[in-house]
Amino acid sequence: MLKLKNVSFSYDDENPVLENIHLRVQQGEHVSVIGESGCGKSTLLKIIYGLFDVEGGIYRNEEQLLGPAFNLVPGHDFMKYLAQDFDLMPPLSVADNVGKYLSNMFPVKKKKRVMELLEVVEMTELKDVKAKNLSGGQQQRVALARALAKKPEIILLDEPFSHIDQFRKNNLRRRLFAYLKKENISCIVATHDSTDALSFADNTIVLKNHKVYAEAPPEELYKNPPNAYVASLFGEVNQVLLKSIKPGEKGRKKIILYPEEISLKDKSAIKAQVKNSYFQGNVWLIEGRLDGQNIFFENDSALEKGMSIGLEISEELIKSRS
Ligand SMILES: Nc1ncnc2c1ncn2[C@@H]1O[C@H](COP(=O)(O)OP(=O)(O)OP(=O)(O)O)[C@@H](O)[C@H]1O
Repeated sequence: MLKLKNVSFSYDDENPVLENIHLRVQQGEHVSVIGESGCGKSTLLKIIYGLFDVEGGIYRNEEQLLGPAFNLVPGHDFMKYLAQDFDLMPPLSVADNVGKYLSNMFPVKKKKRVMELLEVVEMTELKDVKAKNLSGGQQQRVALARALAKKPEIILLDEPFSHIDQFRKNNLRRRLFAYLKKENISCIVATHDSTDALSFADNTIVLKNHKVYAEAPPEELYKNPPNAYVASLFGEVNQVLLKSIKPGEKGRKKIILYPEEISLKDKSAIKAQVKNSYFQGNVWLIEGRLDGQNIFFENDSALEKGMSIGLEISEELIKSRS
């Protein structure tokens, strides 16, 4: 198990980047770290890896992990950290890059391991291509395979699919995260992509203002977002005045609603006006005006600008979010 106890860090001793962070990661657990740009996601991975000295303690089970002040070579053998730059050897082939840190004592075993990993990242066909001739996305996949080569206990991934196209990304993350689960490798993933968190993580950490702002399994966080900041990390979000959707309600209380939780209903007391329709593939995102505020909801088709519409929101949802 990896534990962070009351960890704080600042790059310049003045402006805190992370404050009083507590975190527990069980062996084999997948944790997503999400939050707005600059909230400290990458820094959190770097301090876990041991690149900086911190206040507080980072532990592998009961053993405290020490930072660069105590380690000649920063980092820990049982952990791999995949940064946003890939640090491949340009003149070496894909296969040689992946096998770079594997022992040459058992060449057959080494080759088998390299091929297994190239399959996980779907790079088998490019195994003999030199790293310098790869695209950014291909380099990222090779770097992923190399990080896994000497099976780590825990892998820290910083935006691991940032250079990979949507088509390949979906397949790759299914394969990679299934592989990590099968091998019982813990992973902590810093990501901007809500799918990484929603579809694969066991636990989600939300960072804001230097602190852990929320922590829960992704489904729980999505269904019961504690506030609009957390909800907005999963996509478009409405903050609707309660009195606008609940007749008789007074005051300025707002509730959080995702666009997919609001639908059209002919005879509804909730009246809005259509402003715009945006095609999203499987649905249209409709922007409307309700009681002087913008509201987003989903519909099967585009709606005419200026049209008057009725909206439906389930009573149960209103109650649970109020
Ligand atoms: N080497 C550094 N020296 C000084 N300040 C830094 C350094 N690296 C990051 N910071 C600052 O620390 C804060 C957190 O940065 P970090 O890169 O960890 O955020 P992030 O959440 O990963 O951002 P993004 O999502 O944009 O990658 C930012 O204010 C950033 O400017």
